[in-house]
Amino acid sequence: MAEKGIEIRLDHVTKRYAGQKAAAVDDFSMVVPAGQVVVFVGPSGCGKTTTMRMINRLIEPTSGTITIGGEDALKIDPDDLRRRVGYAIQQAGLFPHFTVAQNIGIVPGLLGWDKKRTADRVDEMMDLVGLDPGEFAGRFPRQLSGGQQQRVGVARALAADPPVLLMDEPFGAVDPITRGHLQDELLRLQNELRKTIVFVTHDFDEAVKLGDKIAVLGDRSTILQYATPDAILANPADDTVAGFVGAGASLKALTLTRVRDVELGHAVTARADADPSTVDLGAEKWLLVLDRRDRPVRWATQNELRRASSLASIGRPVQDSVTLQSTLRDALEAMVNEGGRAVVTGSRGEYVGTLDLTTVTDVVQQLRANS
Ligand SMILES: Nc1ncnc2c1ncn2[C@@H]1O[C@H](COP(=O)(O)OP(=O)(O)OP(=O)(O)O)[C@@H](O)[C@H]1O
Repeated sequence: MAEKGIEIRLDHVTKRYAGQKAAAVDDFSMVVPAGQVVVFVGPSGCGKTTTMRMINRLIEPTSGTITIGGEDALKIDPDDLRRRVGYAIQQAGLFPHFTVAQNIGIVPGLLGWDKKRTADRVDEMMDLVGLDPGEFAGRFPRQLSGGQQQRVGVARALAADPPVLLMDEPFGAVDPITRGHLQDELLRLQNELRKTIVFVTHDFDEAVKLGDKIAVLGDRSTILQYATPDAILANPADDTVAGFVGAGASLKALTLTRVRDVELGHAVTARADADPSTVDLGAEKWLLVLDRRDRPVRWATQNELRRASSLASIGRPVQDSVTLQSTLRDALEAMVNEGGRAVVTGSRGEYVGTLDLTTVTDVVQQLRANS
């Protein structure tokens, strides 16, 4: 059983770097509730990293107190703090001359776990983040893609089963598609693990997708607004927050709605091995061809169907699809890629329905009306 998250409390915390006139973090107070994801978002240099690093004491506060699970962080023994607080950073921060397994085993090693327990834990963590131990355990970081390195970084942060996880732009250095996948995986993991996570980003979309709560920070880590993503989207506290949310607020609100929450439409479907002459499209313009396991494979028009002797290679391939867990924003992207309806698939990749642009625009209008 994984250890669940505990509350973090920062009370009047200030950090003044030596030789700097202005404080980097000025009188910061916040409660991060147990088991939730709180995202710090704000412009470069506003103090996000400094604030986060004071929680695991990589940076010492000038004044103020921080408690982790009710205990004063300054009084927790360093080994114990390392066990309680996992840390993942941009570009994974892996040791280049250590293998993947050695990187993941660092904190357990420092904590004096025996070889067998560490090795078992490394395997378990690799499975958890979707890396096959047989294939990847012995590789060096340079032999991994950026996304795989980030997965190792997350596995390393989780290795000692800490109740608290600090993540400083952990997905900042990967392409947008890999980034989307890593975010989905983190949500899946968090669903299972319920850690307390403080996550730093300057991408507001990422904050909306991942955060139970978002803290929008201004200069010197001033809290401009600390609320749920939908509250911030609906009622930005001031002009600065509104500017950060951006003119695309309705579009961003689509990130809050999942495909499973809206009504799906249906295409006419037929298995690829069916006889084309038995397929009746009625008033529909398009036929969706499924493979033997009901996975969507091709779209064909009325005309293509009429001329076809087989459905196996008719029309054009389905380029992009979404799942029930995808956001409406992902669905919108799939529609753009497909040039029409998005195909929705279930957990085994099987066809479950379609989503069209009208549904998406209806949701935008509803969200606007409610805000
Ligand atoms: N070691 C240091 N010594 C002096 N000043 C520092 C030090 N580290 C950070 N600062 C300053 O403190 C302020 C906050 O920096 P911090 O790295 O916390 O910001 P950030 O919001 O995380 O920025 P970014 O998004 O660019 O990573 C900045 O003005 C920075 O120049």
